[in-house]
Amino acid sequence: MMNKFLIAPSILSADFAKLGEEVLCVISAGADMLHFDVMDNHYVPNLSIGPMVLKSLRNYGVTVPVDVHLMIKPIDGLISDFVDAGAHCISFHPEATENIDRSIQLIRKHGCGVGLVLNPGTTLECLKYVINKVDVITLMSVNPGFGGQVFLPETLNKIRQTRKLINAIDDTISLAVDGGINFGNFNAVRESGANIFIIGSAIFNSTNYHDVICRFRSMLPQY
Ligand SMILES: O=C(CO)[C@H](O)[C@H](O)COP(=O)(O)O
Repeated sequence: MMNKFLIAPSILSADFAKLGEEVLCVISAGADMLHFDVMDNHYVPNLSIGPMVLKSLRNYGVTVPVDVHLMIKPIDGLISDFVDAGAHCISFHPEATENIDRSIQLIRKHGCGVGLVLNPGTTLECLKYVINKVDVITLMSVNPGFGGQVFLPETLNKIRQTRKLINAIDDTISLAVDGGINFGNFNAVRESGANIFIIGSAIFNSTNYHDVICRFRSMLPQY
């Protein structure tokens, strides 16, 4: 059976001046997990946050699962730091490592969930020999680096293809979609086969996180 539907706010769009407060607020508003965007101004043209910030959030009382989205290159040297800081899952881009399988093993060795993130221009071919070794596949529906971009509609077809691939191999693998999700495209993303919705600006740019999350949730079949 397909995995549960989960709403994962991307904290990139939160107010970093009061991040702990923002995160607790979005959790009490109904978020299932957090999406923690890590950028290095090398793999992507933006700079964000690292393991110390995740550790501070854990110390502040954040207990929900955190998917650390590494938009950095290389990745292997920071994996243990993110695990120690409290990552639940570490997701990386195949282009950001010399050896995808070794990076997967390294994350696993630390007892952490593993995710692969595919850019809009990355083909599904890279999943071929590793799909059964990951917990989550995230499809970027914008080019990584910034929140608030417009959803690329060609992603819908890629979601459908990835869902087919997952169902043929192991339907316990989650399929996440990241970038530009809003009330206008949420149903299409869900109907195409996603079960994790990574949403930044549509939540954090609103004045009432609870109302926004409830409205997204009301569009899911079991609610
Ligand atoms: O990884 C990201 C950008 O690289 C963000 O998670 C993503 O863009 C979500 O933000 P928004 O919903 O505002 O598009």
